[in-house]
Amino acid sequence: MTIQISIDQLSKTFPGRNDTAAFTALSNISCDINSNEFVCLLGPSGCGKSTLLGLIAGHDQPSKGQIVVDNHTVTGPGADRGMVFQQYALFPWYTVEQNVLLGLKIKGLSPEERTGRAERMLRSVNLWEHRSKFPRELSGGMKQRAAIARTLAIEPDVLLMDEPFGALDEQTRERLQDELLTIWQESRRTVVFVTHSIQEAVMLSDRILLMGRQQGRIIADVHNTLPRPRDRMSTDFVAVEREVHGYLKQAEFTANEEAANA
Ligand SMILES: Nc1ncnc2c1ncn2[C@@H]1O[C@H](COP(=O)(O)OP(=O)(O)OP(=O)(O)O)[C@@H](O)[C@H]1O
Repeated sequence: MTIQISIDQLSKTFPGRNDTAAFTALSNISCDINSNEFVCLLGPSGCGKSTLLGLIAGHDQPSKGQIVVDNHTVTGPGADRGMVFQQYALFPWYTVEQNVLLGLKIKGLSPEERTGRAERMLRSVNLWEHRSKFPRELSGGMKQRAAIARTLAIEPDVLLMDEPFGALDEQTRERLQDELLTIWQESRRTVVFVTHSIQEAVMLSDRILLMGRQQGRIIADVHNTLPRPRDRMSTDFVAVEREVHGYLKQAEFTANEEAANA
């Protein structure tokens, strides 16, 4: 197994404004993520998941420590890391196909390579027949599939996903989870996926990094060895959900105790 992302004693403190104190969103986090691993960052709102993902993406700089991707310290965004956000981030004045082609143009591919790759990606997310539509003509799920196709088309080594299915209804969400798993199994790239949902994390991940509300720490590193394809209703699946739920409850209890004793 090759280490693809190495997070080393990482802290992030946001400076206070006016009369508010500085806020530590991440505190001394260290962990390694292997090549081809599907890792979910799971935890309650405000625990620092998006902050950590943004630092891996290079959208912001750590206050302490460093992140190394493929032996290079992250100092800013790069084509080796592709990001998919909760809000679809498509250009509204371009069609679905043009949105996908745009990223490829920036990558410097020939026109034939671009159209061929865009078609492959749009077919893989079942949007080929909708390629001439504009984002306003798409449902939420279709927009997110288009955003995923656009990011995957540039073939990043690492796919970073910040609650990409958070705004979708449950059925669409489950369908897109299944589609994402199919794409991941075909292309086998490293995925770091932020979610609030225990079920989503158990469905998708090889590994769940659980984050606690207190001081942005990783409170548990759960290796999810459920065989694939997974059945959300199976006894084994529910048992892993329960285990993860237990860790989160325990962390909340400890945080409350610490707050009461402070
Ligand atoms: N630019 C910023 N300036 C100040 N504080 C920030 C900034 N970005 C994030 N924070 C704070 O850092 C903490 C972690 O935020 P973050 O968005 O990483 O949490 P999260 O776990 O992704 O939450 P959610 O699940 O609600 O999206 C929050 O308390 C937030 O207010």
